[in-house]
Amino acid sequence: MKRIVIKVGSHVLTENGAIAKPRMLALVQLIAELKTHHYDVILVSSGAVSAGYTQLPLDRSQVANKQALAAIGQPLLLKMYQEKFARFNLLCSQVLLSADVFGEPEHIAHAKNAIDTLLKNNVVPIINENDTVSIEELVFGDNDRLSAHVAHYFDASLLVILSDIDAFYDKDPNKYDDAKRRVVVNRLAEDELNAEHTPNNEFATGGIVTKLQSADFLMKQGREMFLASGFDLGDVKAFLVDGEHKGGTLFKA
Ligand SMILES: Nc1ncnc2c1ncn2[C@@H]1O[C@H](COP(=O)(O)OP(=O)(O)O)[C@@H](O)[C@H]1O
Ligand SMILES: N[C@@H](CCC(=O)OP(=O)(O)O)C(=O)O
Repeated sequence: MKRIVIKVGSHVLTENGAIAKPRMLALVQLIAELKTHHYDVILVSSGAVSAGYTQLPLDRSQVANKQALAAIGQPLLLKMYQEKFARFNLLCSQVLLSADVFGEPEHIAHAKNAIDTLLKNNVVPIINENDTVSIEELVFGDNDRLSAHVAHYFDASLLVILSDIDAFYDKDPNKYDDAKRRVVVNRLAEDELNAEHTPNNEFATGGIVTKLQSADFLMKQGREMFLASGFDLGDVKAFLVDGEHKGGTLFKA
């Protein structure tokens, strides 16, 4: 079995202020299919804050409100995932992590044991940041870097980031029509890793920079990252199931 991590961002999971159920179903269907192709999949899913906001529109600029929204939204998000995975006779599970876990070898070992046991029993782990306990100084905030840590510390060879953008370009394709797709990236320059954050959606926090930082971290650990569209799963499916690199960007040192 090849262990991979798939990360899906808030924008992909949100449509007109609600959780985009057809997109969630397409993702769950892909994971079910990957499991028949000898992949063990860990899912890192954002969307707790946006799911909470569908029930109670608190001001998201306040940290405490965001934490409250995550507390409201996370069980709703998991309920939706449970319903969808059940259609494919799969169990899923919730693992909430915070940045400080990755600073404590003992905590990492415990979390890895739990993840290993879930995967051994054919259960899909669904990870999110534990937003209500994550204090400001020790918070990932975006799930891009969290998923890179998950891939590294829980021993996945590949992280797949499903984004609102279908690849990494030489400049922001939402601003420049002549932006060109980077097909394979072997290394990233300092200025690319320190650029301004540019999320493309009110619920997203990372932007392209946190994705590049994740790719850089993983490449330095000898692991790979694939960035592809979460709106249309054709490219990621071709890459993982058929071994064809049609769209998307592969980060590989
Ligand atoms: N060079 C680039 N290549 C691709 N996307 C870029 C680039 N520069 C800026 N971006 C922006 O980053 C956005 C992706 O980040 P974000 O909105 O946080 O996604 P997600 O919610 O999927 O995590 C794109 O929609 C795009 O507008
Ligand atoms: N933990 C947060 C994720 C925050 C977030 O916006 O992440 P992302 O869309 O990956 O930039 C949530 O579930 O809402």
